[in-house]
Amino acid sequence: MPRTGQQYLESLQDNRNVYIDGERVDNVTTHSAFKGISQTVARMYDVVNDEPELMTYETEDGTRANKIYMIPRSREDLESRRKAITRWTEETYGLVGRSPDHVAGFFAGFASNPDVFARGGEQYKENLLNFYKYARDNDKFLSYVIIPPQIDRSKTASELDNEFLATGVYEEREDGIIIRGSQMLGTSAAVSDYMFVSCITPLKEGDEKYALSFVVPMRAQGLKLYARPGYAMGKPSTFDYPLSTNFDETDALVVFDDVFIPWEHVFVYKNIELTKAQFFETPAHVLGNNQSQTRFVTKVKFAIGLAKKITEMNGTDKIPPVQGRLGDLASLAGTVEGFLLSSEYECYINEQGVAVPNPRFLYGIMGLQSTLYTDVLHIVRELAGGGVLQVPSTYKEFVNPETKDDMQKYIKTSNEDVTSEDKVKLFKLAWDLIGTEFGGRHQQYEMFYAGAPHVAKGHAYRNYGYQETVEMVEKCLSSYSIPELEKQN
Ligand SMILES: Cc1cc2nc3c(=O)[nH]c(=O)nc-3n(C[C@H](O)[C@H](O)[C@H](O)COP(=O)(O)OP(=O)(O)OC[C@H]3O[C@@H](n4cnc5c(N)ncnc54)[C@H](O)[C@@H]3O)c2cc1C
Repeated sequence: MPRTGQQYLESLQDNRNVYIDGERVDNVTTHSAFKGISQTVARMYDVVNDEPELMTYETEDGTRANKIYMIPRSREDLESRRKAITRWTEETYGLVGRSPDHVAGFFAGFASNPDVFARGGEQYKENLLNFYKYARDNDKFLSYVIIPPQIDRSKTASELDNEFLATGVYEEREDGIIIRGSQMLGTSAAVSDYMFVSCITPLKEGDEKYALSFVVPMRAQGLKLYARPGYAMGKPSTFDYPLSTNFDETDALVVFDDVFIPWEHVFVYKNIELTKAQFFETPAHVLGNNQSQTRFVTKVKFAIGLAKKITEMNGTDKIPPVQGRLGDLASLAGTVEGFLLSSEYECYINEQGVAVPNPRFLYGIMGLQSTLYTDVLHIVRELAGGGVLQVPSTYKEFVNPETKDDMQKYIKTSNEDVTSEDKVKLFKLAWDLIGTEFGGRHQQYEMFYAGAPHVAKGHAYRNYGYQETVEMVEKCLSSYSIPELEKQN
């Protein structure tokens, strides 16, 4: 059953080990770095309860669950899943990348082809299916860490100068395994229920002890998160930093200080081939990233809405070159949405009867994303001019009797209906998307969330399907030859 926001918030108070600013966090739901994001996620869960028709589905077992766990069987299922995910992004404006729907998509993909896991032993298939059903039926929030720490990218885990810098099996016991090491970055991990741990980067012979996939509850003993600076911390108000205070999902270095994982939570064990196969011989990678693209559509639309309102407020929207730049934004947004809808429309049904978004279009847009989002931000910056800085340091200048009249008099637009407060509010919102630490991190996120840009382009390369294009060129080439030869023929 889908759970309520309140149930979610209660589940986070489990004594997990999260460190920030040199201290252990007592309770993530009240700490200033994590309170905003936990409230946002709680709201998302409430939406599921408030709008069950849109947000839930009947599972294969006859239960009702959050649609994020759906295994799509038709184009209509994909559409219905997209609409539910889009509804969730309306709560976040596409600014929470690792909301619960992201990793849930991976698990729906895993569960749709559990035989891949059975190749390592029948028990791993059972473990995977049992956990999928548990997470689905209890509406669990899964985050993931699937990238080893950034130490020396020319080496794999076993070649690093310490055996347990990357996450590996330290000890095997009858009831489970002991995990030691670290993973690069867990987004949203601090406010999730379980973390999925694996390795999506290539491994080679000798790396077997790192070739794993398992889940771990965030409260597990020995599991530690070291969060980067919290962008919500120390902010004077939501008026001043509307996005940082609500949507900072936080990222954290993850350390496994001899964490016990029972066998039933292990899905791939010391198997290099299956560590890769779980992502790419099931639709997991495609379904997870289809969620990402659905979210990205909303985010780009939000950026465009900001640009449009800014130009209206500044009276520049009637100027043809400005309209041209808004047109550039429209083209970029249309490209992202068009790719998403094409991947859905051109989906195919795989051997397991799963509707898989067409990888040509899914990875096509992901290959462009690192530059496309940068282009979007650049145009918003260009259209905003210095207005994003012609704002008071905080809302307090609007309150202080000594300063408030100057605010009203000098920060304005030619539209009588727009107050100085309205103008500052809009420009502070824009700055939070394009200029603050929160905004900078989002640019980094879109460039790296699915791997470095060269990795995303590699997916686009492998999934385009060049045959039809090459055949077209060959047909053209064979339709003419050297004139002398043509005469002889
Ligand atoms: C905001 C954010 C959130 C993230 N959240 C998560 C998360 O929730 N879970 C998770 O598992 N991971 C997460 N990541 C990590 C992400 O998956 C990695 O950043 C990504 O896989 C790239 O690894 P890297 O950052 O070590 O970059 P590197 O692999 O070190 O690459 C950095 C740059 O080096 C160059 N380079 C490196 N190797 C090559 C090569 N072979 N060929 C050409 N150029 C190369 C490229 O210029 C590349 O852009 C997150 C990252 C960011 C930025």
